[in-house]
Amino acid sequence: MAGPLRGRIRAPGDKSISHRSLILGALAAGRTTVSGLLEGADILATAEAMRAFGADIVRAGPGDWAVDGVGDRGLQTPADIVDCGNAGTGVRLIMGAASAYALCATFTGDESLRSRPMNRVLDPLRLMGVAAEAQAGGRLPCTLRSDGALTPIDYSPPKASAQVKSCLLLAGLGAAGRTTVRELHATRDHTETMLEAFGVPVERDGLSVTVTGPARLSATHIDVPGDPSSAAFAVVAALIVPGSDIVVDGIMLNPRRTALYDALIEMGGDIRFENERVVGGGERVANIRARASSLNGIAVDPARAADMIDEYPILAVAAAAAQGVTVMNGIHELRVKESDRIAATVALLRANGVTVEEREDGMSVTGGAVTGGGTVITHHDHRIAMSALVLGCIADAPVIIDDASMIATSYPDFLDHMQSLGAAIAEVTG
Ligand SMILES: O=C(O)C1=C[C@@H](OP(=O)(O)O)[C@@H](O)[C@H](O)C1
Ligand SMILES: C=C(OP(=O)(O)O)C(=O)O
Repeated sequence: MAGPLRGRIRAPGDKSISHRSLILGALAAGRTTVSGLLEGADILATAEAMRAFGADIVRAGPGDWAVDGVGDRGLQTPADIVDCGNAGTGVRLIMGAASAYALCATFTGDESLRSRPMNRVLDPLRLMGVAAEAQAGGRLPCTLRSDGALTPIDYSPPKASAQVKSCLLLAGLGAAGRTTVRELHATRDHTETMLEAFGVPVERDGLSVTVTGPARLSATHIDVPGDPSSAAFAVVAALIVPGSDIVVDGIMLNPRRTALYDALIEMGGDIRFENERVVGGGERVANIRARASSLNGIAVDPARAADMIDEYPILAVAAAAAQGVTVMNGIHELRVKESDRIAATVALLRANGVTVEEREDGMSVTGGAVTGGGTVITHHDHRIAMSALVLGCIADAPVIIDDASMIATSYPDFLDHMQSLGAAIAEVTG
């Protein structure tokens, strides 16, 4: 087992807000400036994509970006296939935004993204009048053709998904009239909040959200807060490695994003939110202090799943270090993320001596000794890679991952940050 984690880091900018900054900035009239942008591969792919649609996007310095949006000119047909890399958020939101204009575009992505379901956005976009041709099962590559005069819809997605909601709201900007999305459970509301910051009125009424098109966006400035999903890795590592005491600065506390922290506190985690404040853009942030704790297993409330949807792999690692059983249910959506995250998490734990039961829509982890010594297959999934490395911090023998390259999609500084805190994570060569 590694020694304690100590010190202070600043987690990268929020991935959801970074995608939206570039996409909304590209649509707006005028120059949008962004500070604290996540410079992960997912976001760089979104920047490239929005350039292909006609926006002028430049990096002025680390995290500082300027986006000259298309405004009344509108998005244009790209000269080539648009490659969104590994990013479900990127491709689904951009498909929505592009549909609001008269254009034709073909989208693709890496092997992981090409295996993910797109019908969840293509079906409602077709209802709005978009012609969409995809591969079998609604997979990428996919070509969209729009005449830019969409029909507004009132739509209830069968699954809770901020990506589907956001796609349709962005398409709705180009549909004359009211486009309403009615959610099953509340999901992250960054698109709504940011559309308002770009001057577009958004009606929010419980679980329904409406935009009225046609709508114009005006450029603004965005301060991207720290990503609670990325901070989770160092926080969990600090909770489970004896003697640890760390601070992660500037983390967004949006309640649609912080359910992992509630769950960890319920497990007995010593987590404190220090220096709470509101940053530009209206998001509340805090510095998160996490100290080594003895954790207990819990039954995680499935009603909160959407508020911690990306955090289950790292929660499962915390559960492996807890006393007793942690039950996670109602998370079937994990099967269609960058990898099948239920199967990948179960495999990563089992390969390292942890007892875990797999179910179609969840898993139960029994805490105890972590032998380690296993090689984890990451399946092009950054969160599986980072979770496995955090598990390694409490394992008797090293945990090895087959591929660390995907970590750069959401957290390029992960290794540096973890090493600066004293975690025994290292690249092996040969
Ligand atoms: O809207 C977003 O920025 C995101 C929504 C979530 O996906 P779903 O909408 O598919 O649940 C989440 O998993 C993803 O990492 C980011
Ligand atoms: C699911 C994720 O992202 P995306 O859907 O954008 O690929 C994630 O970052 O965990």
